[in-house]
Amino acid sequence: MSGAHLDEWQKRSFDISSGNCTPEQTADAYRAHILSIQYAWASSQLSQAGMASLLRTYSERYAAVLDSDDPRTGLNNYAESALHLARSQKNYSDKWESSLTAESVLELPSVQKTIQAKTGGESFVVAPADINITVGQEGKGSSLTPPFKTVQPPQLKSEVKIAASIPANVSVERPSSHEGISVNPPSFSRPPAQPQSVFSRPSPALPHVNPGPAGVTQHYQSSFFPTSNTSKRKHFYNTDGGDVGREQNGSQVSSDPRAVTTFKTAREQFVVDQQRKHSHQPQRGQAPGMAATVKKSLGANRPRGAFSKFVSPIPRQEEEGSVASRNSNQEPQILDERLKNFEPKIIELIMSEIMDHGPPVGWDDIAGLEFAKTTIKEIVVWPMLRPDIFTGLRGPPKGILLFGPPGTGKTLIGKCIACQSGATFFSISASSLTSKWVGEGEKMVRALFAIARCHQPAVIFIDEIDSLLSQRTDGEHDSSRRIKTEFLVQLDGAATAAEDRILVVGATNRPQEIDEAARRRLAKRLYIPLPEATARRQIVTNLMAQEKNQLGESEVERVVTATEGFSGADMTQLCREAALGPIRSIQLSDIATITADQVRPIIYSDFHDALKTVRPSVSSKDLELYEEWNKTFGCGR
Ligand SMILES: Nc1ncnc2c1ncn2[C@@H]1O[C@H](COP(=O)(O)OP(=O)(O)OP(=O)(O)O)[C@@H](O)[C@H]1O
Ligand SMILES: [Mg+2]
Repeated sequence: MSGAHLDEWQKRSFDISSGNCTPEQTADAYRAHILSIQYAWASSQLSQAGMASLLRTYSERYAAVLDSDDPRTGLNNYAESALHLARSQKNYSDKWESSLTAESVLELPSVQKTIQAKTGGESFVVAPADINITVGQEGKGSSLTPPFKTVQPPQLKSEVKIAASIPANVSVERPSSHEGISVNPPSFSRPPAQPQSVFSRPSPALPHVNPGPAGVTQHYQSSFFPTSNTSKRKHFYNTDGGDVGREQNGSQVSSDPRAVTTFKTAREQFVVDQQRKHSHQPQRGQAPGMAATVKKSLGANRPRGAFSKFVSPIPRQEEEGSVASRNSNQEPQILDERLKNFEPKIIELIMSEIMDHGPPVGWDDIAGLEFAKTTIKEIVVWPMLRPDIFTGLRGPPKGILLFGPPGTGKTLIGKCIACQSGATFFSISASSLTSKWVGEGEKMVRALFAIARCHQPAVIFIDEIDSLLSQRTDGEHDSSRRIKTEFLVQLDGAATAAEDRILVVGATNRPQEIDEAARRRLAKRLYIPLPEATARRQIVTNLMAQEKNQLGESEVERVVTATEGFSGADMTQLCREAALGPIRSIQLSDIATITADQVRPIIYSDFHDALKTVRPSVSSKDLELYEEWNKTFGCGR
């Protein structure tokens, strides 16, 4: 090779080996090497064998650069692109960000040319500054607008055409969840003489979007894909989508977008199918006529954002049949017409949290309290069994108040009603209304009664009702006052609608604090007293039956006599304490190894010891207050 050629060869070799070259530069260098070799051989500066050897070496290296998939060292990543296109997946070029801005896009020669051509020399009625074009950032103006990323100059012509023909506050969306331009011309002033568009000559290739009501954000599907991804650049139309070029009132517009429908990828077809499937379901915040447009089309896997947890009280049409059949033998669920005005969230909360699903309690689990049990059976169970007999004057009261000292079984009775009445049981505590749903308490109360009416016969059990319906005072918080009032209204409503079979059962250990209006509505006020000797005996026998014990009848009797003034809860506590006696007698060293069988039975001395620590929780003074209140307001004998 000549000296000049050698110099050049060396320089190229150095460049290649430095690692600073791009794949294109490396390929060029190798191509130049090959030419040099051929030149040297042709000018007899190289032997045939030398040329062949060098040519093989550099041809291989050149081919390696051409064939490599690695974007840093090779040129063959278009093969990957092709694969990605075939699969309609994102590829590296999707990360490309446009440097276009709202200002610069209008300055593009192609854009200017289009504007000139379309206006036919007329001045552009929309000032460039009045058009808000969002490029390369999250879509604005709608929380549902997808993130827009990529803009390819060749498509901008089309985009700007659409932009100018779209009414105020309309954001343009496209079915791809990744690419697009959002165009919001908020101060777009439409000349009265030209109601359609600043571009008065409609292009046959363009969907023509008529304006919706001013100020209403609508989502139109663009027919263009301004993207670097060529598969996505194809014209994309919604095949059933009159919505693309349809006015909000459903009237067709002049140009038919389907006229230019072309090839669709499988993904695009899938999206179209999805749209068609849900096209009769208007999206929230979307006009009815817009049903098949955007949201569903933005990729099947897109989260639904703020409304993803929204549970519609109205079933989807395709599900309606199955839901209806599921509910036909159950309650009417939330499909009931009467519930349509309530927020689905509240209905859901009541259904899941207020409807009680506790362990079963039988009437025999409640010791003593025979009068209360009989009365409740009379009021709750029998009317449920024979509603035809319990009518008119025999109609059951709509409200019961269980009052008495703490731990006497009021809550237990509530649970028993839940299990035994066969009615739908709603258990609510005042705290759940006042704390959990702050500010929504009265709505909750209203919804609760409405749901109960749909689920008749129903029992609404309100534990600690005093905190909900205590005397109304001037200083109390407004929201709790509203809840109280709503409750009284609803209680009265339940009482006046004779055919409604809703029973409200309230329980309290502070009956004197209950508002007199509420007291009147809870017509049957039952005193739940401390357990008498027989009831205490029953509690001890019931509890001891579940444990290994050696208590004789006389010993049980001694326990019963010693527990005068104990509440049911105190009795339970005493038995628990006594049951620990056998464990306490085990040596500490044995506790790890002893088997359950080796634990000795409970004996009287365990009760004797337990009685030293367990004391009655109700004082005789408190008891007097209950007795007195019972005499004044109670319905017992
Ligand atoms: N009559 C009873 N028969 C059997 N067990 C009882 C009886 N009364 C109370 N108990 C026991 O005491 C526990 C507490 O009873 P419960 O919660 O019903 O009391 P309460 O009257 O609701 O008290 P409070 O007014 O403090 O809410 C029950 O779980 C049960 O174990
Ligand atoms: Mg209770």
